[in-house]
Amino acid sequence: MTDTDAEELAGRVLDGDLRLYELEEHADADTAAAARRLLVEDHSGADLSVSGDYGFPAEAADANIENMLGAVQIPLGVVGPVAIDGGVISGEHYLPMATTEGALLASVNRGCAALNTAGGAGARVLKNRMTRAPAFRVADVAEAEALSSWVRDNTEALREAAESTTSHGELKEATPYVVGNTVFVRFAYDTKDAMGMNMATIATEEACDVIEAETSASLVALSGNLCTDKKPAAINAVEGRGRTVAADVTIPRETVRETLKTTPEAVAEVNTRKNLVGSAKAGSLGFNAHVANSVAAMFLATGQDAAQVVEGANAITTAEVDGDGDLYVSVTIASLEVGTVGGGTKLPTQSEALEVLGIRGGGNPAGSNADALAEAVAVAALAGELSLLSALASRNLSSAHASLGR
Ligand SMILES: CC(C)(COP(=O)([O-])OP(=O)([O-])OC[C@H]1O[C@@H](n2cnc3c(N)ncnc32)[C@H](O)[C@@H]1OP(=O)([O-])[O-])[C@@H](O)C(=O)NCCC(=O)NCCSC(=O)C[C@@](C)(O)CC(=O)[O-]
Ligand SMILES: NC(=O)C1=CN([C@@H]2O[C@H](COP(=O)(O)OP(=O)(O)OC[C@H]3O[C@@H](n4cnc5c(N)ncnc54)[C@H](OP(=O)(O)O)[C@@H]3O)[C@@H](O)[C@H]2O)C=CC1
Repeated sequence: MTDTDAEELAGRVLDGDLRLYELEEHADADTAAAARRLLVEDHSGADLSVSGDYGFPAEAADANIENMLGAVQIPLGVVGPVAIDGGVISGEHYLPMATTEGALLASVNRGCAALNTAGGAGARVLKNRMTRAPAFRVADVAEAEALSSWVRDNTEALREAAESTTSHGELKEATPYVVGNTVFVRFAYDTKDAMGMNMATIATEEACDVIEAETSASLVALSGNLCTDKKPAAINAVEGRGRTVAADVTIPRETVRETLKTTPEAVAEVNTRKNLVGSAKAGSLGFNAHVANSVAAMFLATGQDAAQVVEGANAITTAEVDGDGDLYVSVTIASLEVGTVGGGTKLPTQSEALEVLGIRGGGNPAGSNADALAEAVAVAALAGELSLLSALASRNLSSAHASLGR
């Protein structure tokens, strides 16, 4: 790349000869990004030199962004190593997390220290279903009922059509929902190691063609919002979406006192009054303290779709004092949408973070790497819940953030 090339490209955009998004057709991806920086710097007066100082070939992000001009760099750290006894992932692992929130990694790291003194955290994936729910128009409720029956009776034909588009995806269910003269069909797939939104969308379109050919229904929208992607929704909290995953631990009373500076009783009370009663009063879907923090930090580190942190916050934290006076804590995330192939996972820094967990790319068997990632995220969330609930119980949330976060 030379500056002249970038300047020449920028000039052609200013002359109206090229559109901003056409530059890669006339130069390599790094030169195109440099030209955009020149244009935006010239237009805004901003200095984009740091945004332009990125450490991977722009071409590597070709499938991830349009109009690229550089890269945002988010600090990346690790917590742990933490011992995990998962259905898929086991042993001691560093957990990569990217964030700008000071005190977050300190908190999750403290939680990991507590988990380790208890022998580690248990974790299991309970369900695996990525969904896409198109909306169909029918004449009236009689036709709506007929379409619902047709879908139930012809799941095999829908499966055949959907699975013709993918060598990995498997259609598991197609569930009709009726609202007047609109019928939604919620298609649910096992997408193996892919988060699966592209895969499920492409497969569902093929199945929709069969429905339109065989019934009187008309497709109105391939996504009818009953999926539900990237919006808070009770259906995800109840039925799950992506991976439904849980992690738990029993922390010895002594560890609660020494590492978490509180008591099992105080943590259990904070959890009940804050995470359960407070969330109920607020009408929240998230009955937890800050599961979204661990989900977001691990999503950014490992190349997940950041908008799906919305669904990752659908979590319930429980805490109780057991018969020995020790503290049992669990976190169940209903709809954690994760993958180790596709999307942002193949970007260079993100795939390095997956490598830290030993789960870069497709697993053997297919789906096992995404399951392992889900379990690792659930353990990070459990550690974060333990530490924050303890900080609230011992009244040092604001002092921690005053010393570490500003
Ligand atoms: C900050 C601590 C951990 C101090 O806690 P502490 O107990 O005073 O720390 P300590 O110095 O005694 O160390 C205990 C352990 O914590 C870890 N640790 C300790 N310091 C560090 C550090 N600098 N970097 C990495 N790890 C650290 C480390 O594991 C250490 O063990 P060691 O290795 O020394 O044997 C604690 O006060 C804490 O966790 N506070 C809670 C902070 C928190 O959870 N913030 C999350 C964000 S809050 C938010 O975004 C959401 C919110 C709050 O609005 C949601 C809601 O409504 O609830
Ligand atoms: N289209 C949409 O509506 C939406 C798209 N997105 C975006 O979709 C992307 C994620 O979609 P996703 O489908 O996960 O990824 P990709 O579109 O990148 O597709 C992943 C593909 O990888 C192949 N593959 C190879 N090995 C495996 C394996 N072990 N397990 C599973 N698949 C494997 C599959 O091919 P094959 O199918 O041929 O077997 C699969 O379709 C993200 O970029 C996200 O931002 C997000 C929300 C909505």
